[in-house]
Amino acid sequence: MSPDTPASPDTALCHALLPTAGSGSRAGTALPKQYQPLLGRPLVQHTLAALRAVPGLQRVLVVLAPDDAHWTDVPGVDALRCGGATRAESVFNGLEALRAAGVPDTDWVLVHDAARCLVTPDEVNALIDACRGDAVGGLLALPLPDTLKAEAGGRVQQTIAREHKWLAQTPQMFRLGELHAALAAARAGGFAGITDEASAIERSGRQPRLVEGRASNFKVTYPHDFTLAEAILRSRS
Ligand SMILES: Nc1ccn([C@@H]2O[C@H](COP(=O)(O)OP(=O)(O)OP(=O)(O)O)[C@@H](O)[C@H]2O)c(=O)n1
Ligand SMILES: C[C@](O)(CO)[C@H](O)COP(=O)(O)O
Repeated sequence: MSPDTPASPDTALCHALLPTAGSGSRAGTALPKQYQPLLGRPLVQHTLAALRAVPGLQRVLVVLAPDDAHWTDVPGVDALRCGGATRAESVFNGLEALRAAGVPDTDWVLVHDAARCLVTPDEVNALIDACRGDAVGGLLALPLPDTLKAEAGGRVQQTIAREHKWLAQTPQMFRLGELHAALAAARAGGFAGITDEASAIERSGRQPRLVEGRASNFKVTYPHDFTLAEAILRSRS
């Protein structure tokens, strides 16, 4: 391509995939954590409200556990009961469903965590803007703010330089075909070591782009996270 030739615009569509089949065992709640009420609405409804407010998203697909007894349909959201035993398997099954529905492999998929209910539409837009022109895709992430220790037997083994270390968040945005192929390759090994979409893409030899997000986009994981999440939601409403 000559330097004068304008790059062709990326007209591929963006789809959101929300794996929601986890047990939330670390949350210590009677209900699965994605249904725990925050300001009177199930946690996952806050996540969905943020995703549905992103104009650039063509569709939102939720992947539920096959035996989920708590889900209630949400207008504009497709839900499939194809969740798996791990997050990676739930994502893989969701990607299979998108492909079976005829979504082209060149379209983008933004995979988010149901448990990251504080994501904002502008953070998702920033990811889309940064990744649309990227050959690989990328993820929201946070530069490590604290000193990092490696542990052995409950004691510090060493201090690890925090420069160039980031905490991976979601959404993570990749081409449907490339993410599907990367997860398919990891499937034979039971998705071992695949804790996010980027780790699957990295195994296929590529380097996802890091897009700086905000600390407020944390994953509700432990009991005290609900209090913090509710306080942040209240401060926004
Ligand atoms: N088999 C699984 C496991 C996790 N997830 C989803 O992956 C996201 C991130 O996982 P996390 O919330 O940390 O995992 P959980 O399994 O829900 O929680 P825990 O590890 O505490 O049991 C969540 O939206 C969760 O619903 C999923 O779809 N399928
Ligand atoms: C995808 C993720 O949220 C990125 O930080 C994280 O890896 C999910 O991990 P979990 O083991 O399912 O909590």
